[in-house]
Amino acid sequence: MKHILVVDDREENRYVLRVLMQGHGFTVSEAEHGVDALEQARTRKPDLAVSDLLMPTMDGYTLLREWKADPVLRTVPFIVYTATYTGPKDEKLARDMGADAFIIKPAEPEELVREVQAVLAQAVAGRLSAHPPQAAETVMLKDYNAVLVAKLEERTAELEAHVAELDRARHQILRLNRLYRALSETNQAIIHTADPATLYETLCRIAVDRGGLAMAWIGLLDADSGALTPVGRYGALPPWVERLAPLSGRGELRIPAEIALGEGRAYLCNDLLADPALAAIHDDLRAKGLAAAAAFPLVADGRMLGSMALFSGEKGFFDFELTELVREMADDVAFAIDHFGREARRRRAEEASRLMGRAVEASVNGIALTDPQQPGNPLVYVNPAFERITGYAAGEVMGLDPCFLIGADHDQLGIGEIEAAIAEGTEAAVVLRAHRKDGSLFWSELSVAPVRDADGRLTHFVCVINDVTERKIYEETLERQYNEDALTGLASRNLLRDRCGQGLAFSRQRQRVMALMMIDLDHFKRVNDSLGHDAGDVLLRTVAQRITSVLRERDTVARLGGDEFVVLLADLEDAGSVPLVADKILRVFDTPVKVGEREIDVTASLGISVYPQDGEDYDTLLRNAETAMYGAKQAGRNAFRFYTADMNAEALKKLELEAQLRRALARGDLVLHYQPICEAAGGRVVGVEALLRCRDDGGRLMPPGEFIPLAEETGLIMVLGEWALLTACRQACRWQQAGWTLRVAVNLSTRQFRDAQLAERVRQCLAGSGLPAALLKLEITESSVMEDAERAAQTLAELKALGVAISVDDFGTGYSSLAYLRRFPIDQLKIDRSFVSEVTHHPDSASIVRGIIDLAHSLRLKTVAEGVETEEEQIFLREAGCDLVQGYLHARPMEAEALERWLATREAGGEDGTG
Ligand SMILES: Nc1nc2c(ncn2[C@@H]2O[C@@H]3COP(=O)(O)O[C@H]4[C@@H](O)[C@H](n5cnc6c(=O)[nH]c(N)nc65)O[C@@H]4COP(=O)(O)O[C@H]3[C@H]2O)c(=O)[nH]1
Repeated sequence: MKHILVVDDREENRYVLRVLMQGHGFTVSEAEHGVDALEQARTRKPDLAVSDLLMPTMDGYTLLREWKADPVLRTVPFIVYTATYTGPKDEKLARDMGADAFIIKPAEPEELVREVQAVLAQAVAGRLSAHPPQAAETVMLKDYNAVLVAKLEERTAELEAHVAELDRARHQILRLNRLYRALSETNQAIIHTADPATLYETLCRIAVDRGGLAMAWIGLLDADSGALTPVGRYGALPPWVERLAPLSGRGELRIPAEIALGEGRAYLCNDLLADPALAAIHDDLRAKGLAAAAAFPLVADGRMLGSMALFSGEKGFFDFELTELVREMADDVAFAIDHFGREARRRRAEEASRLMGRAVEASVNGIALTDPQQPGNPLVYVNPAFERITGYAAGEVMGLDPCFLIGADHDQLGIGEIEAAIAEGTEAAVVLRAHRKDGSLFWSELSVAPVRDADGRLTHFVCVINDVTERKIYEETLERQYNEDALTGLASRNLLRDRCGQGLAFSRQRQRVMALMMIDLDHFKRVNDSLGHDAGDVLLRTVAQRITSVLRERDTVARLGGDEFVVLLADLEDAGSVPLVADKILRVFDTPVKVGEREIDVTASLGISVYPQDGEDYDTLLRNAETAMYGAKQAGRNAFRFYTADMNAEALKKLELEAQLRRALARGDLVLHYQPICEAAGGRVVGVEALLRCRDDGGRLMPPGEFIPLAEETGLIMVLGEWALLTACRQACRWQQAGWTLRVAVNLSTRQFRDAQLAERVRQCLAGSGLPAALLKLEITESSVMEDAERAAQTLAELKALGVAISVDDFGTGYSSLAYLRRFPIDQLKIDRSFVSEVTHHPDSASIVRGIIDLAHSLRLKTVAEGVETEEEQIFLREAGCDLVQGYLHARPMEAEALERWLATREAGGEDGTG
């Protein structure tokens, strides 16, 4: 049995070879190195040596050299089996030194066995070289040394690398230890620090001081703005840590913390200067010596709270284990932040509940809690305001059903609503009459709302009461103001409209009749103007009382403003009784109204419209009642009229005429015609009368009789009259300048004559036109003058003072008080055309005309006869002593230019062209 010596410093290698060789029928002995091998071989010579090369004490090359130099052993074959020296040079050296085979580890077992058997076979056959070639001895030694040196260097490098590895490992352990300590201190700090700001700073300090990091900072995310706000920082802080908030939240992610937050996962970089994503902060990182970083989003319950970033001055600092540790640290920090959030929320909730309690105590509203689980839903809490409002102390009302405040006053609208809310556990708000402890009534605005526990179970009702008595009084006042006419206490326009609406609905349903009466006081304005507003008010109040007194309770009497009253008679069977009521109303004016010391005669005009025939709605009925009222006025006042469709047509016509007048006024389509006034004896033209014409839309000249009465009624006459006055003055002035001295007579309407500013307006016209006052004559009708003689005297005096002449027009048609006539500063009486046209064939008229002329002369007044159409009339007038005449006999009224031509012709043909 062949014996093999296996030489290898590694036991496992020896074991593998031994098992293999024994398995193939060899005996095996083992040596750990060359010295051991030589010793064993010299003691017991083996048949073959299989040796490693790299071994302690004596390596394989040395062993080989000794082996082949040994006279006994040199014939024993030697196989080199190496894992270290495997290059061709190594093999060549081994073979030069006498190795019989060179096998590289690990070889396939069969190959190894085959090689062993081959070498043994060659040895048996004596084909192995017994000696190494001597000539190559020195070269071989040189090569051997070179291989050894190379191996040594390699080995040294390996060892150095190994040492460095060990060093790194030690360093790593140091870092890990530090970070473990930091983590433990972090947890301690989290447990023991109550103030979040201090904690965040402490955590950063621990990470840097204990964890061996260069910088650490924590930023919290503002949920609203999305900005990252630094709350803790420590170490070599770059400027962007503090500038962060405004930079963050939007746009590019420029720093590790933002990247971690933005991407929702850890950011890890062991060479920050190599990360192009951080290019913007590379300078800062370099300046602060920050080389590696780990940043983590701080997350709790899936909510992103902020970010924590840790920086190291060492590149490659964050290996797997360290990263896991700092991640744990970040988790702890997130926990702490979340905890603080919860704690803050808990404290806020506590504070809110405390505040709520204080607010309830301090509320100006009365607040009470009731317990619906107990029978009667008794009061279990009332606040001080409740005590103040009701006058009851808390102790007196605890346990009572809050209904005690209502007392016996159960018949109130809101009570049902409150009871329903309590029964159903819902909310309600009503205004109720309630009673204080002293029995006094107050209006309580009461709102009731259910209070439920976390499980939705009804536990209490909260009742808020508010004393709204003052507001209620104010509302009532407002309502009264809305519904009531302040002066008379009658219904207002609003209330009338409401009542009429109700009346109409009722009448429609039950086929009943309804009447609306409009009452307008005749000449009320004069009372107001002459006696003052106070007197006017007394008059209106008295009239209101009198009308109300003759009507039934359910009729509505309203004042629409001014002197307009409206009576609403609702629910009538038919219109048969309406005239009776109208008459009753007119009769209340039979007795004069006493205003102070004076007794004033008042009359009224009353217009009636009836539902359904005169209108189906309030506005139509009111309009038609008004039309009927105007009808009554025109019919001579102090009367009533039912509305008729004709009235409406009349009213429409008037409206159209009024519109036309206004249009003509705007267009400048007013014209003055002038009619000469001549001396009765001799026919000399001494003046003209200005007579107004208006061109209608079709270009026709309307005579004043068509539009003056309406202009008078609507007040338009003021404008027309003023225009006529100024135009006539200007024209007379031009004639004067042209050599015709003509006194121009201008008509003044009743309304103009009543105007307190009349004298001033006349003065302005004279001044504006440059006409001497002596060339202006104002014609005022007899009825205007006598309407209010006192006032007339004053107005006439003012006009006279200006230097104008005054003529009383239409004289003889009305009733003139001679006493007044004597006192009035007038210049002439104008004898109305109706008498003149009859003088030649009506003895009465002739007598009247003579009488007027005599009267005038006795008062030193001149007379003018108008409407003189015939020579006979003129002769009569001349003989009767009439001073001036005017009529178609001389000329019709004509435009200014025509008059000028007329004058020129007349001058050319002699003064008295008419004879
Ligand atoms: N049948 C007949 N009629 C004659 C004769 N001579 C003159 N008349 C007419 O008699 C009216 C005289 O004017 P009045 O009495 O002041 O009556 C005037 C006057 O009261 C009023 N009126 C005219 N212009 C104005 C004005 O500017 N202001 C005001 N307030 N009223 C004016 O209109 C009334 C009617 O004026 P007119 O239609 O121009 O009618 C004029 C005139 O054309 C005649 O021989 N025979």
